[in-house]
Amino acid sequence: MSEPEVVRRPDGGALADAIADALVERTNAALAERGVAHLVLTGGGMGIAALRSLRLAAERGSLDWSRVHLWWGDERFLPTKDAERNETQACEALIDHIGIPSDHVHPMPASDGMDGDHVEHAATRYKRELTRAAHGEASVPDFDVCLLGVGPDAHVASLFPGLPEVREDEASVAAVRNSPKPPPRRITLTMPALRSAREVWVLASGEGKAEPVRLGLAGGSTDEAPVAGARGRERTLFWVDEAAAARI
Ligand SMILES: O=C(O)[C@H](O)[C@@H](O)[C@H](O)[C@H](O)COP(=O)(O)O
Repeated sequence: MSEPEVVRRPDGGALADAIADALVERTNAALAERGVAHLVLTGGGMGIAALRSLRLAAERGSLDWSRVHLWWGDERFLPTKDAERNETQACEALIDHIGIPSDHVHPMPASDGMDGDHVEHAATRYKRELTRAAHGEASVPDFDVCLLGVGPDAHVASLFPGLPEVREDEASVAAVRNSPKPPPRRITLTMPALRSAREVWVLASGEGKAEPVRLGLAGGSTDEAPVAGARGRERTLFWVDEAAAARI
């Protein structure tokens, strides 16, 4: 696993723009090398701000969306098009405005989908979708970049300190029933799935993220600070504004 590198920008707006430009560059490189790119999106303030910036950055960088696949690191288990779903916010910020094939957008199931209100069944469905897109014995596709927001409690995706899903070390997807961050029910990639990505980018803006950023860089107990386990196979970047960098 790669040791984390820090990329600093003055404020949230500059940070979102820098993340977007780097994501276009990384995605174009993946397309040149392998003809396809798999990106994992995240929710939260900086996660969605980066997608808003990505819309224009992709135009500037002539990104060919027709060979890109979009996945999610986690999702709030709510009805389709609910304003609080990460997918809804990603569509408003980016996906509804780009020419990406609809079968290249892989949202996690909604609570009114084919599995109804069964979050475990929905998690299993996503696990199967990931495996179908994987190569060989892998259980998930070859993710190029996994974006992760980080919570004030140092959670990433919907892996929260002390909850059992953080310790899941085999399955690629888990159902969460008691998230401390509303809503309580979520679907999340597990640590092994997140860490299978070539690159993991942690996005942190604001003084409330200074301590989780310090914990993430220190690399301590993943159970106590899941962000400490946010590492990519080839590269790990912590994208921070000056407020979130205050304890580095
Ligand atoms: O569904 C979610 O809530 C997100 O995926 C979550 O992991 C988020 O990225 C962090 O909680 C940071 O969110 P903020 O940037 O809004 O603090």
